[in-house]
Order: sequence, then C-alpha cells, then structure tokens
Amino acid sequence: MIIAIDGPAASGKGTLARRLARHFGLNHLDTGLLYRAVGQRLRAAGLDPADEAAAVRMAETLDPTGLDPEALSGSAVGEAASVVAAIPAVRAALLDLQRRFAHTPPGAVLDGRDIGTVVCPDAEVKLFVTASAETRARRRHVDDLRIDPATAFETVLADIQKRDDRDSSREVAPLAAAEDAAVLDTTDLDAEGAFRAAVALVEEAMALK
Ligand SMILES: Nc1ncnc2c1ncn2[C@@H]1O[C@H](COP(=O)(O)OP(=O)(O)O)[C@@H](O)[C@H]1O
Ligand SMILES: Nc1ccn([C@@H]2O[C@H](COP(=O)(O)OP(=O)(O)O)[C@@H](O)[C@H]2O)c(=O)n1
Repeated sequence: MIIAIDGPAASGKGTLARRLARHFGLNHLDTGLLYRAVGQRLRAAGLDPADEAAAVRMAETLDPTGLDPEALSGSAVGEAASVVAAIPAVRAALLDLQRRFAHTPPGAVLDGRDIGTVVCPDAEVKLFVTASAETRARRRHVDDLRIDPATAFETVLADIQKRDDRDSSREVAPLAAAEDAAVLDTTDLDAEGAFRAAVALVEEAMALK
C-alpha cells in the first residue's frame, strides 16, 4: 500500500505520516528532507540556491540515506529548499529514488508537496493535509523557538506565506491537492485528532478498493 500525503508547510503532514507508517506497518519518507538537503549543501558551499547548474549537481549526487531532520530543520534551509524545488531538473533528479522507495515492499507513506499528483499518482490513498496559515505559523513558531528563542511570530508567518506562494505558483509540480485526494483540515484538530481522522480516511479509501 502507498499512502501519499501532501500539504503546505507545518500543516502536520510529517507528524501524521510517521504515525500512519507505524500504525499500518509501512516505510516512511519525508520528501521535504531531500529538497532541504540540496538547499543545505548549496548553502554550506557558499552557493546561491537559485544557481541551477550547482543545484542539479547537488541533487544528482545526493546520498538520501541518513539525512538528519534536526540538522535540516529551520526556516533558512526551508527557504533554500523551496528555491531549489522550483528548478525542474532538480525535481527530475529526485523523482526516481522517491518512486523506488514508494514501491519497496511492504509499501510506504510519503509526505511532501507533489506525492499524490506526480510522484505516486497511483497511490491507494491520498491525503491533502492543511490548516490556516496562522495555525501553521503558531506550530512552526514553537519549533523555531527551540532553535532561536528570539524568533518573532510575525517572521515565521511571513516565511510560511512566502514559501506557500512560491510552492503553489511554480510551473512544475506545484503544491496542489490531487483531484482524488481527501482534504484533512487540521486547524481545529490536535495531533491525536488528526491521526484518528486520517486512519478513518485510510480505512474508508481501502474499503472502496
Ligand atoms: N494537528 C496538530 N495540532 C497541533 N500541532 C501539530 C499538529 N500536527 C503537527 N503538529 C506540530 O506542528 C509542528 C509541525 O508539524 P510537522 O509534522 O513537522 O509539519 P509538516 O511536516 O507539515 O511541516 C510540529 O511541532 C508538530 O509537533
Ligand atoms: N515533495 C516535495 C517536498 C518538499 N518540497 C519543497 O521543499 C520545501 C521544504 O519541504 P518540507 O516538507 O521539509 O517543509 P515543511 O513543510 O516541513 O516546512 C517546500 O517548501 C517545497 O518547496 C517540494 O517541492 N516537494
């Protein structure tokens, strides 16, 4: 079984994907980490994330094993990830490994922006997880305060809105719900409520197969 989870920044898709994978005994891939790793490699090399040739080189030579979510968290890396993610050749370089992961037994939960639309259009279950920008910024602010206690809420909200705009308006694989995705709005749900709602949606989708 393949479960595709897409949604905007800090909607809770990663938290949900991890729990669903555990619950259903599937592998899990946070595809945002791949783009974050490419962005981070460029930053570490002192290069501009918009440098297409360098970004493609980094994507083609990326070792996807053992990526450290902690080291790749933070809004600066998220911003660089969103810039490299708008480069079609970067997306193409990362496509095969995501598909191979998805189709490795016993199946997988993948979360990102284009899983239901591009990476796994044939996924048995597709969820589009969302929440209001203010709610998402509040959640991400809690995360960011652990990295930098001086982080202002307004900065986090502005970063999230900028990234949403770029991710939704790019020409290749823009952030969008697949036509056959179930939309799960977590604005008024805590992580436990979102998980329970998602399990119900997965079971409903599987019962119809
Ligand atoms: N339904 C929820 N309600 C409240 N907080 C949540 C919920 N889902 C996730 N979180 C918290 O919000 C933050 C962002 O969640 P995360 O799963 O990393 O989002 P995404 O993968 O969409 O960026 C994390 O601190 C997480 O613990
Ligand atoms: N499948 C994916 C996953 C991430 N991305 C890009 O990578 C960036 C970082 O993704 P992420 O999932 O780690 O971001 P958060 O939602 O955790 O903030 C996003 O803003 C997208 O630009 C993408 O384009 N396609």
